[in-house]
Amino acid sequence: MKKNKICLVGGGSTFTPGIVKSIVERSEDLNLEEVVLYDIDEERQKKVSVIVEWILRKQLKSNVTLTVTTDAEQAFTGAKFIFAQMRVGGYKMREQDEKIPLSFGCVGQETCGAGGLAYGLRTIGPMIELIDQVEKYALADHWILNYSNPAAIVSEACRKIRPKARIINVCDMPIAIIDMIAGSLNITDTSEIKYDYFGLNHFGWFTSITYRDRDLLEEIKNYVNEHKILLPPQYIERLKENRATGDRHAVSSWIHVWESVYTMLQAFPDYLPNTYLTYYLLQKETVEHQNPDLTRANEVMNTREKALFEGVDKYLSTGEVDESSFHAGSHGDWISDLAVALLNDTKTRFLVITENKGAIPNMPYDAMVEVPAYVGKNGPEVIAQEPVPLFYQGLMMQQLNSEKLIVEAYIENSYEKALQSFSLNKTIPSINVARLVLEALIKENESYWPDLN
Ligand SMILES: NC(=O)c1ccc[n+]([C@@H]2O[C@H](COP(=O)([O-])OP(=O)(O)OC[C@H]3O[C@@H](n4cnc5c(N)ncnc54)[C@H](O)[C@@H]3O)[C@@H](O)[C@H]2O)c1
Ligand SMILES: O=P(O)(O)OC[C@H]1O[C@H](O[C@H]2[C@H](O)[C@@H](O)[C@@H](O)O[C@@H]2CO)[C@H](O)[C@@H](O)[C@@H]1O
Ligand SMILES: [Mn+2]
Repeated sequence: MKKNKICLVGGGSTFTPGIVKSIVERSEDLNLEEVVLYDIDEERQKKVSVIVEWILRKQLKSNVTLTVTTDAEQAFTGAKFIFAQMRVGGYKMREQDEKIPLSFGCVGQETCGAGGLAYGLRTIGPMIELIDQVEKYALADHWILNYSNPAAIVSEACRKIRPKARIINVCDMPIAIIDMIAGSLNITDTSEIKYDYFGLNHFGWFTSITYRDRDLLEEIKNYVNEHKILLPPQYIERLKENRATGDRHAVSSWIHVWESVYTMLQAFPDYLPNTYLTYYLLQKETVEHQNPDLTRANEVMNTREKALFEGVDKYLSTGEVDESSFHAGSHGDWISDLAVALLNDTKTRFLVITENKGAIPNMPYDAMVEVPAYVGKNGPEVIAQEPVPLFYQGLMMQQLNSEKLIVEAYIENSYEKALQSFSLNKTIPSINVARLVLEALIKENESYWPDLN
């Protein structure tokens, strides 16, 4: 059987070492021959590849070929899987996505609210270009597995502009939440945790969570009620002592969302909300909590990005690698397991972002929803759901239409649709504020956005 080539787009990403590790650990199941790193930033990718090379040769003792390139034809020719994780505009533009809305009193976030809409307008073009290049060079039965954010807007744009693209959009937040639940309830074997979920990307709810015969949804609600936060006990202890937790999720911006789960559950205890709902249901409190001079982009640059590049420098000067300098774990495992399921037709259950097609009966047929599906060689087969209660459906419709309008604004070069998208977004309090934020973002995104007339 012909062996497979897997290409990572955004090879210079801070997540590349962790994802490559997960891929190579599954070499046999993936029948793997070659890993390719592809990026538009040659220098950044070259540095990251130093750690990747170490993972392959020294850590995993693998002889899988590693190719590092900025040439699309070389990257995609003959590829079976393309894992996409591009950040269009880099952390520099993420910082603007967060700080500009915040300067007008609105939530400043990478994928939610005005910042997410701005990031969406930057990312649609490069993602469509990627699909076209992959179709030209990769195997006919390739799959693009996309992590690139904002996944909700990216997936809607791909559905509308390239409906036949062989792309599956995914998000690791639900499994990150499951990891936190497992840590809180002392469960080590997360593979036996089963869950149901409905929503849009970064906008959904767990409706059941079980482990063998245990009802984890009830257990975690009780735990959150008691501790007023959804974080494992050892993190809580360290936070009380004002010590670093050792986890990248337990810094200021993320602690706020783990605490917000308590407030959201107090109000609406039926389902466990995705942490990202904080930005829509506790928008005022989020703005009050956010530091306009130090947003998440700054935290990431000062921690994850800095640690990775310092790790590279240290390795080059001493030959030693500190594994904590790069992020590995569920993030890479999740997307690699998805590739295994597609290749081996396992029909394993995953949460995916996919066209609704009636799966949630009271959401539009063409909504891109995040729901469980069985994944085999033909892609996801979505599992039908019960109708969503009115409160949740109302929230989802508002968010969905805001996201659909920004995609239409991109396609039609429409200022009015962009303004409608911003005005409809739950994080923006009035059409006047929407206009001010939009104007400021247009200025900052001049070299990335289409002209809006
Ligand atoms: N869906 C999810 O749940 C999930 C989880 C984690 C990260 N992400 C996303 O993954 C991406 C990477 O995150 P990061 O923090 O590692 O960012 P990063 O800035 O470290 O890496 C992104 C890389 O993409 C490259 N890039 C930008 N435009 C490109 C293009 N057109 N073609 C090829 N490469 C391009 C950059 O040069 C950079 O090396 C982001 O979009 C982030 O939002 C998504
Ligand atoms: O602020 P960041 O860049 O650290 O994280 C933003 C991303 O957060 C989610 O993904 C996390 C995930 O929850 C965690 O367990 C780990 O795997 O890292 C991921 C990346 O930070 C979210 O799902 C992504 O869409 C965000 O980009
Ligand atoms: Mn996500």
